Amino acid sequence: MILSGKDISEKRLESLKEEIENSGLNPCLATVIVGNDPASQMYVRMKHRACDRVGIKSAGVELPEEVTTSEVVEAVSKLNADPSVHGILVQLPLPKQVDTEAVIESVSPEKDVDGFHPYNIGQLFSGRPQFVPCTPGGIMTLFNEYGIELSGKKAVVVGRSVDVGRPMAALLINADATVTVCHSRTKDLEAEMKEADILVSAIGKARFVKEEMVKEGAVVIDVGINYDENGNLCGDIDFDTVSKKSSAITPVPGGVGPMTIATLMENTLKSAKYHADLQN
Ligand SMILES: Nc1nc2c(c(=O)[nH]1)N[C@@H](CN(C=O)c1ccc(C(=O)N[C@@H](CCC(=O)O)C(=O)O)cc1)CN2
Repeated sequence: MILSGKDISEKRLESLKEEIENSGLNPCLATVIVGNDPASQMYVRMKHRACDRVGIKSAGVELPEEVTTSEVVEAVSKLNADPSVHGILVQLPLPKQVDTEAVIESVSPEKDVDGFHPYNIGQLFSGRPQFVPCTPGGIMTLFNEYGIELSGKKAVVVGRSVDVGRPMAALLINADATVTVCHSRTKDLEAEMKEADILVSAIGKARFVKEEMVKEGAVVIDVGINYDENGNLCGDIDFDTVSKKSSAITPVPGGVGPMTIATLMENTLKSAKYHADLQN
């Protein structure tokens, strides 16, 4: 079975559009982008396009590559103070001279639609998630939409980043899976992966995961965004061989990526509802 993030995100965006139309709310997402990285620019454009599609107002702040941490924090603070803005997103990665943690912590937890603020990460790890990071949140939606059972399953997450690996592990724990997180210092990565009923790969190496590393019938989720030697976009998983052995698998493109954007739209509406409730 192919887990189509493209199809599910389309479906979710359509229902979100209808919900926003009927809500009487005017949700607004503000994006902050630093520098000229083409991939980051493309992702921000995709986010603004999704906003247009579902009826979320969007505004963009663009800062030069050589900006300082305090200049980024100042831009975020203005958005925190703006009552018409419900969601704030700082596109990552940031240039080397900018303290990413300080910037993430400067976003008001109540507008943190990326779910990266330590408050929201803490809530997630306490089993009371508020804003959930969009990539792992989108993966959970895929599991749900395709009826993939997680309770009691052995899940292996490869990658321990704050934006994907760690929150993914927390979400799987919250869904009663037994979770192992692997990383660059894991002793026998292949042996760990072979045990997985649910394998989530956020390694960042083109087609690294081969058929022999995956258990027969596993559910395989590919978070990788890589380019092969011919410049073609591909994931961490060698899709052609692994798809024959797995029971369900996400493609790249068209798998996890579109779910990231759909979840961001859902988080922004959630924030707009929260702020409207505060006023009533
Ligand atoms: N502030 C954030 N920064 C980053 C995040 C994030 O969630 N918040 N995630 C990634 C990039 N990202 C969104 O920002 C993202 C990556 C990929 C896709 C996507 O839909 N990809 C398509 C393929 C697009 C292509 O042609 O290259 C797909 O997989 O089908 C969406 C969002 C890092 N930064």
